[in-house]
Amino acid sequence: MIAPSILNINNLNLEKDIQTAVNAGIKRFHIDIMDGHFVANLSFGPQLVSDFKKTFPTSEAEIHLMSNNPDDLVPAFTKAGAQIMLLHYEAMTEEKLNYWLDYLKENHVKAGVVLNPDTPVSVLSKFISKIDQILLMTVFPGFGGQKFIPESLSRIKEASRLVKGKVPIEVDGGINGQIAKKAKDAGAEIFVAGSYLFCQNSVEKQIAELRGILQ
Ligand SMILES: O=C(CO)[C@H](O)[C@H](O)COP(=O)(O)O
Ligand SMILES: [Co+2]
Repeated sequence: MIAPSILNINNLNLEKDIQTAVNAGIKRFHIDIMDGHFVANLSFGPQLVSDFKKTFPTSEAEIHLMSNNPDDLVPAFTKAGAQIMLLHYEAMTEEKLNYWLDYLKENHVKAGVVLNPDTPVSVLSKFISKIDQILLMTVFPGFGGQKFIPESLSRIKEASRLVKGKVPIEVDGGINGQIAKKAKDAGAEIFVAGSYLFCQNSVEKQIAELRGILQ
């Protein structure tokens, strides 16, 4: 599955570019939430998610929460209409992470754990039984348009051995056609791509190209 990241879309073109992706058959969008604290950048708030759900009711909103303020933001984005929420292991204590994963389950929001490129993959074993998805960062979070970290391929293989097909592995950061193919061969099943899809000449052409490579 391809889950386009809307982070690097010109904000004044969000509706147009998302509609183009929907017309091309995209079912899920990856919405990067950056709080200016856990990461140095700022991006979207809950209103963007509720506006997204009003305009694109049949598209899935996947929230990549880059914030160490889950107490305010997990409920806020749940209320805004998030359908999948991915929480960073590094952003809170394991106790808090367990608490918010349980909260998401109770609120019928699919839940996942995100790991930065320098967090041991082995920590996932504590959460596999209670999550719907894993997100492995293949760049350090904070900005779109960065270069894929090559060592990520062995991390994908390690995660794949650990989850044994029970939970899908998603990858995020610097994904293009060539890299997506390598990540797929290593065991990734969901591919976030931002600048590769939205910062070239044609969104349709880029989606078709990535889909063709992943088939
Ligand atoms: O989480 C992110 C950055 O922190 C983004 O999802 C990611 O960087 C996507 O953008 P690109 O495909 O341009 O790397
Ligand atoms: Co992301």
